[in-house]
Amino acid sequence: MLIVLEGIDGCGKTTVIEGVRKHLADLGFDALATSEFGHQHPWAKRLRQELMDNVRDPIEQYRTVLKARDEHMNGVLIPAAGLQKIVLMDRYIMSTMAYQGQSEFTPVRQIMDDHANVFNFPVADLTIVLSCTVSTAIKRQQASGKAMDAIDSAGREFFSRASEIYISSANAIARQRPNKIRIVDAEQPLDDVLHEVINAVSGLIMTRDVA
Ligand SMILES: Nc1ncnc2c1ncn2[C@@H]1O[C@H](COP(=O)(O)OP(=O)(O)O)[C@@H](O)[C@H]1O
Ligand SMILES: Cc1cn([C@H]2C[C@H](O)[C@@H](COP(=O)(O)OP(=O)(O)O)O2)c(=O)[nH]c1=O
Repeated sequence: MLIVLEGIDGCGKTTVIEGVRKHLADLGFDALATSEFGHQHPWAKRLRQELMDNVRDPIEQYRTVLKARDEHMNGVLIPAAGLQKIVLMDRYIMSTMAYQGQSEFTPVRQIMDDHANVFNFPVADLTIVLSCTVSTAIKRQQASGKAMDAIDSAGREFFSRASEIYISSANAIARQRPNKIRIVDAEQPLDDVLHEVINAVSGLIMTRDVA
């Protein structure tokens, strides 16, 4: 089962995923937390660097994301699906739409069409978008001492537009397949955000056969 957390840098994805993973562990589920550029994967360091090197070449950036997506699908998602694991994934296709989709060379519509009709990546069972303002995301990153390379180099405008893409695409999915998407107000205190996310995840798990 594939559950994806989305949202701009600093909205709380990594923290929430860890909270959900612990909650599920207490219930006896061995969920896997992962991401396509995650430090635990042997290919990720090179591809993260490639993503940064190509910051001014959107077509190459998109190619790099697709390479990471392919490695991750074959190395992580397919084996986990074979074991009927719950996978908690930090970012997926909606991040590509929100970030790479801002370029006129790889517009959101093209990214959506490619993923629907050309590539064969697994479809998430549930995508949860953590929604907060860019100011909140910046404050949280500053408070955590986390490097803000992305926001520093791309600028606030980029992240405001990314937020808009997240919300408009989530609303579009909600109109067609409401049980595949949740928007959670990530301005709330962490416990409240976690509570909402855990409720959404639990609702899904009850309907499936998972390990
Ligand atoms: N709802 C929240 N309220 C306050 N602080 C939060 C909340 N969610 C996350 N944080 C804090 O914000 C910082 C960034 O969170 P993180 O999970 O690393 O974000 P992301 O993975 O989306 O970049 C961390 O220090 C985290 O503890
Ligand atoms: C999945 C994905 C990530 N990215 C970017 C967002 C992040 O800047 C970077 C790595 O993601 P992530 O691992 O979430 O960032 P962090 O370094 O904060 O842990 O990759 C894209 O630009 N497009 C994508 O499709």
